Amino acid sequence: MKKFDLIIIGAGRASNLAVSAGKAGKKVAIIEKSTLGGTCPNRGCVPSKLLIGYAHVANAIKESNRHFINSTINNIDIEKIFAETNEYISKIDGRYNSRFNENVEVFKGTGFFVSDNIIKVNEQKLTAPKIVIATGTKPKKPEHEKAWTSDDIFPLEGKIPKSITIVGSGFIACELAGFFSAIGIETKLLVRSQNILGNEDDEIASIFKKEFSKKVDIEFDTSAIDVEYKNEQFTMILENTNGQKKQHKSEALLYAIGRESNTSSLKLENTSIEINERGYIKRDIFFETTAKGVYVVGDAAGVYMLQHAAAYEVNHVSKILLEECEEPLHFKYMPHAVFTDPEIASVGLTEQEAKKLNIEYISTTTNWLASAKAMSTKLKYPVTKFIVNPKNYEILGCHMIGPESSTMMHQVLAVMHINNDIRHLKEMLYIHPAMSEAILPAAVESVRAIEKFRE
Ligand SMILES: Cc1cc2nc3c(=O)[nH]c(=O)nc-3n(C[C@H](O)[C@H](O)[C@H](O)COP(=O)(O)OP(=O)(O)OC[C@H]3O[C@@H](n4cnc5c(N)ncnc54)[C@H](O)[C@@H]3O)c2cc1C
Ligand SMILES: NC(=O)c1ccc[n+]([C@@H]2O[C@H](COP(=O)([O-])OP(=O)(O)OC[C@H]3O[C@@H](n4cnc5c(N)ncnc54)[C@H](O)[C@@H]3O)[C@@H](O)[C@H]2O)c1
Repeated sequence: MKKFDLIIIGAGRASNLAVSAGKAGKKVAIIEKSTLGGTCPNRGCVPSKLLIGYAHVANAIKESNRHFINSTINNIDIEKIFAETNEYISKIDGRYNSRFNENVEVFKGTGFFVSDNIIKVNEQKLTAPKIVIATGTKPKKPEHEKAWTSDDIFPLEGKIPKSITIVGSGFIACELAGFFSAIGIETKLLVRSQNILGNEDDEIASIFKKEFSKKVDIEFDTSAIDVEYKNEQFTMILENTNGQKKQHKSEALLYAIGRESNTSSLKLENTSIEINERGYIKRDIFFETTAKGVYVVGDAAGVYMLQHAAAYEVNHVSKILLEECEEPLHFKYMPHAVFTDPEIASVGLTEQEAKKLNIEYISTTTNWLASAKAMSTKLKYPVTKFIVNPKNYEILGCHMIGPESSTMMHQVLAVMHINNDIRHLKEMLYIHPAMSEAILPAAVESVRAIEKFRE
């Protein structure tokens, strides 16, 4: 049996822990069944956002008429787009491997538990007083064996389809449908209800639905009830909630219907590690599972499913394991963005959540048109919505829709992180007329509403 100070199962965000533990002189085993780096750089955030760049340029050309510029796209070299993305992905494993020092041993294979502190990989047994599970999630299985998930397009091998049908209404479905449609691949998005990005604030989701529907062919209230794959083509029967049926064909069919726990390969039945009703590993506030010395971080814990959340957790578990930190990590506000066109960024409570919690709040929605830079985009829909506590000026939620919302949101996040009081956003100095100046009238309106409430 090989002995280590630390065993890590899953080399996604937890690779960072292997790097820092190795640097701290710990003997580390890191086990990975696929490519090092995990979902984010290989088949998640990074390649999907590289694609968004192409969509952005294509959309700008298509919409140039808004600025009285008449232009057409002559050609989009789709082969090159995917070749470049695939090339980026092909270098990830080596890049991550080169970050580990001589104290880190990489085991390529599926790791599983023999007992609480013994792991088996490739017929070898390993043990350590500390074990970190960071095995992420996997896409929910498509309803047809020939259909893709996002994993099948990163890298995209073989023929690039001329048409694609995407099933789902969450982050992945919307980001990918936006990309495929923008670069000229005939795209249809199937949404089984009237809700798209249904976890966003209702007001923001409704603006999104209206604007996104102008760019992507979306069938709401519709499901593919019968799917056949023949002659390199899918033939589907689409049925809507009124019972109306029609035939639809496309070369590719991609399901983006959520992700699920990846724990089945871990053989947790050999341990005292417990899972919750959703199949994710249970943990305490220090990320320790029900087995002493075994920790779980990132998507494997099933809480946020975001790379920045996983990275934040890995950074903290590294403090717990390497620096004897005794503080738990409190996420009061976990932001996210949806990198579609229109782009959405969000942090904290949505208005529907605030209502459900029955808490006292004030909500204001302000457009961006006071900023000349925002005005120059000639887009009318961008807004910032603040949900605040009228008693103490705390920002409970902020939601934006508009270009670079994800960047704009960081200004709000900084205030929430340091001293959460919306008055800071009203009183701070803004560069005129930067896009982020659009936050000033939104903050002024929110503070005014609070003061009126307190009169
Ligand atoms: C298409 C897509 C786009 C995304 N875009 C964004 C985005 O824009 N922003 C954002 O914040 N998040 C995004 N995400 C989510 C983000 O990728 C994940 O939240 C993040 O990668 C989680 O990191 P992790 O380390 O917890 O898990 P992962 O990165 O999934 O790493 C887990 C690793 O464990 C390995 N593994 C699993 N079981 C075993 C085993 N038994 N033995 C050995 N190895 C094992 C897996 O092969 C994998 O490499 C996206 C995800 C997808 C799919
Ligand atoms: N920008 C980002 O931060 C980003 C981008 C992509 C993915 N992610 C992460 O990856 C996770 C997974 O993304 P996702 O989009 O697959 O999941 P999701 O959970 O966000 O959305 C899945 C959607 O599919 C719908 N759905 C489920 N079953 C269906 C069915 N049988 N037919 C039709 N629709 C069905 C659901 O109603 C839901 O709206 C997200 O939770 C997110 O955290 C983040």
